[in-house]
Amino acid sequence: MDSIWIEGGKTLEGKIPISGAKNAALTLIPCALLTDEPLTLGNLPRLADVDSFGHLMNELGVSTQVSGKKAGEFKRKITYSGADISSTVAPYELVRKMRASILVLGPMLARMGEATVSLPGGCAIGDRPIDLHLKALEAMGAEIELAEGYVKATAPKGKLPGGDFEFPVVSVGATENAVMGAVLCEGTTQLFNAAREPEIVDLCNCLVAMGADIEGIGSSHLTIKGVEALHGADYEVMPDRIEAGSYACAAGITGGSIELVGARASDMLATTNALAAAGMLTEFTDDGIKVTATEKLRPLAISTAPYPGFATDMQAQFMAMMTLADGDSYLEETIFENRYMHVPELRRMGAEIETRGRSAIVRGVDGLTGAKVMATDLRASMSLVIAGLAAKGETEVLRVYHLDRGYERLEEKLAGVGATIERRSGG
Ligand SMILES: CC(=O)N[C@H]1[C@@H](OP(=O)(O)OP(=O)(O)OC[C@H]2O[C@@H](n3ccc(=O)[nH]c3=O)[C@H](O)[C@@H]2O)O[C@H](CO)[C@@H](O)[C@@H]1O
Ligand SMILES: C=C(OP(=O)(O)O)C(=O)O
Repeated sequence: MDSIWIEGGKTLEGKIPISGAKNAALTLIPCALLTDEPLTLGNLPRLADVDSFGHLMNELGVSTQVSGKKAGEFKRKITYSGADISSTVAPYELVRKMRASILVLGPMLARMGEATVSLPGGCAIGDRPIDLHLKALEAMGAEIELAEGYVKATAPKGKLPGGDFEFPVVSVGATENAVMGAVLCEGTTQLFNAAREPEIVDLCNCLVAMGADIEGIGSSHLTIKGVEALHGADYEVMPDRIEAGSYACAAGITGGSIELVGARASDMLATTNALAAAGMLTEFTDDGIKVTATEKLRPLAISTAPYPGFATDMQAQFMAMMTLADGDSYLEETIFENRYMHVPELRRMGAEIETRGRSAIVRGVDGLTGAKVMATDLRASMSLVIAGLAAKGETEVLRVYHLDRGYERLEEKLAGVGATIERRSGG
């Protein structure tokens, strides 16, 4: 199995191109199920999850055609054509590889009147139930059955009537499924306490480009008037705010300066505010965002929250950066119950971190030392890369498949700003 090998201690300087957002791509791709015309998505990142979603779409009868940039270049354009849906079943073998597969439920139900999707199960960061996805679709008139590890949703009269739903907790995925389920309803759906992450704005904008009628985009109250049919569209995936934030932490921990080319500052103000609070200079340039470490990092107090709060997907990377801050930082993880899996590995590199339930205290130390480490999820793995970039000596991050889900050509991007990093093939 491959690993990422790093010789730490280099100050990172230069420019990193920011890829299309994984979490936007994973909700835009299933939009192709909503129309018999082709949906072309540009700025798609080359990631394992995007490929896995393509395989799932193929399984359902959606054809995929890749065009645009050649191998070795960034950005990819793929046309998804769902003229002939041949199956409404998303099998366990594909869903277990990628939790976001559940996002075919809403659009398939809306277009085909039925959908059977394997229940995704828990994962390293928490239990991650899908009850709210199901409740929102039920409120729109779906009938839901659970059997043998699958959820089967049907629209009794072929089409969903539509209806109102208030989310008791903010859920990105459940909001996405509900929005995609609502766009072809016979009537109007109102979603209250909807998630308003930039990826949901991207989803709504793409659906509007396909002919959907959605009001309140960007707010927590969405009103969706069902339309008869959607048409095809050409749509560009938004830049990845989590990838950009991760490389900003790499600049911070190495005392460097990186311009995040293509990053959109308005999507990630909680991150740039936290970087500024840590003493980093953050400049909004014509090309993106430039982050520069100007002094020893200052400690932070951060609590994760739904957007526009501080993203849970940035918690592990900031924790890694704070291991070298000038004092004690306080972190609180409010979204997922088990998202400190990187802590024992960071400790093995010399970090001083205490956790109690959902809280963590990171006591800044003078230096980290390289080690062989592995993590059980994507952002935890990235936190180990960030620590490894500043650690004395060699770090080897195992289980690279987690990083390949979410970071396009990680080693190439980091080497481009001066890191000594390479992918090594293992046995
Ligand atoms: C592919 C994708 O976009 N993944 C993101 C998405 O995951 P995902 O959509 O799975 O996360 P949610 O926003 O749904 O989860 C938020 C919270 O709601 C709870 N919940 C969720 C659904 C449900 O039916 N019932 C329920 O109780 C979850 O357990 C969690 O505590 O948003 C998360 C929160 O920003 C991010 O960390 C993930 O990177
Ligand atoms: C948790 C994440 O992704 P997923 O929901 O796909 O597991 C993430 O991107 O950090």
